[in-house]
Amino acid sequence: MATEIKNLSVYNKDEIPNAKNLRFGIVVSAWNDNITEQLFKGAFAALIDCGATEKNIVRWNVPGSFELVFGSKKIIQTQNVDAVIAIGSVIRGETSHFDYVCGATAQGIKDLNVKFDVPVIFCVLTDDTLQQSIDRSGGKHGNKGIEAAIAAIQMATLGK
Ligand SMILES: Nc1c(NC[C@H](O)[C@H](O)[C@H](O)CO)[nH]c(=O)[nH]c1=O
Ligand SMILES: CC(=O)[C@@H](O)COP(=O)(O)O
Repeated sequence: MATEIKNLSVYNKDEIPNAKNLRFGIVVSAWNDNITEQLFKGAFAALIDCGATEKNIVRWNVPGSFELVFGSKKIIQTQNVDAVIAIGSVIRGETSHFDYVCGATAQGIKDLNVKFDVPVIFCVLTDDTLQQSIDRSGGKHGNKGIEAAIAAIQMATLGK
């Protein structure tokens, strides 16, 4: 319900550090790519809007949200990035698989934030319905990809 009172796409550029000298990794899950591509577009556009350059944005694709953890770890280890945005869309099905995928992905990304000195932003929608996902990836609630990009810039410059 919290999202209903907060548009995920609203930010004040004057309050965001310039991203011109920052390098970003974006790991994108292919599952529900109708959603994850919208999240990526939002994140990419927001990074550029805040001063990032295309050559400093590295995109890797993984099969599903569960693989975001390994993909984020590997992009940290090999691509000299200042922050990572992990993009996924998990939509509840008939079984409890949803809970395991969401829980493992969230915990795995949290663990990366503890293990490495590179912030990994959790841009994974965990929705009960497709409509909820649509609403949060460029729909009536905005785009969580934009929100994640701003968080990535803020965390990459934390304390600097
Ligand atoms: N059902 C969804 C999945 N499932 C796949 C897992 O993420 C993983 O790729 C598989 O278990 C193999 O390790 N992934 C999503 O991102 N979204 C879903 O709705
Ligand atoms: C999140 C999932 O893994 C889920 O979409 C798979 O669907 P089901 O639980 O019906 O197998």
